Amino acid sequence: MSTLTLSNVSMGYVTKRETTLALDSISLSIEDGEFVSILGPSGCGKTTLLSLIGGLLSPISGQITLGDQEIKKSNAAIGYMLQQDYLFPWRTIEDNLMLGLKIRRTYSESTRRDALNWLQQLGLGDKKDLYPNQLSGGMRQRVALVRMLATNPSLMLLDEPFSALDYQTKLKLEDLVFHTLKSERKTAILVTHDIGEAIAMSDRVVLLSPRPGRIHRVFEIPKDMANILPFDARQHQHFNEQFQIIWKEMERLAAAT
Ligand SMILES: Nc1ncnc2c1ncn2[C@@H]1O[C@H](COP(=O)(O)OP(=O)(O)OP(=O)(O)O)[C@@H](O)[C@H]1O
Repeated sequence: MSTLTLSNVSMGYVTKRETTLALDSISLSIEDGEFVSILGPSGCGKTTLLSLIGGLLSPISGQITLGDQEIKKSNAAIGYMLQQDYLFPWRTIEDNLMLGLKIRRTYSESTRRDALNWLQQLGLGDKKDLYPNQLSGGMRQRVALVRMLATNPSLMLLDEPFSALDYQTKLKLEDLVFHTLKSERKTAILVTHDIGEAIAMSDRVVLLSPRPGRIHRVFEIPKDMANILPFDARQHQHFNEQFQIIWKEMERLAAAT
């Protein structure tokens, strides 16, 4: 079991003139295999929170642990999928994937095979010799998903990975990512501005307050909605009701600031 635990985590950015408190006393526990989304107004610290969990930043106070290990620096057990795919345009898809493994120091004959298997499973087996600009945006994000899965992390950090895609591609990719992560029993944290996406993909939705981000409320998504594909969850009889609840709470938060 590798529960992710944040205990009283605060983070500030020091600039020449002042210190900006970005996150204040965040305490949260995420179980193995859980899918949690983070929602909140622009600038409330969502990306900062992911960077802390990924070990790219250190908190000014508090502690983050994955299982019994404190997260202090970037860690092979944690994978990223971002809004941009960050594929190198001069390398083929296969070379990009192999570079990803090498950068994370996980390259071996077996991880190479795994990466190519994932590429096949996600419908891109025939694209491995192409260059990124020969693929659509949705395909490139699928490659980014393969790159993340190939290092076999137990925790996946998703920072708005669908926001640059057209609506149809976004819905299809949400289903693919959800299905893949659930069947591999991965834990995932998704940062998004899209309330519908958060509801459709998650077991829980965490709403942060405006800066400095604090946990304002945590919404449990009913199991029968959380356990089905996001596209189907959007058609669920209680989806709109859930949407309204979170929407109204976000409006209340915005009005109070
Ligand atoms: N490197 C930095 N130096 C100084 N301040 C920063 C830095 N990075 C972020 N901040 C500030 O910290 C706060 C939180 O930023 P962060 O990017 O985590 O918010 P966010 O919720 O992800 O925003 P958005 O929804 O707009 O992407 C913001 O006020 C931002 O201006």
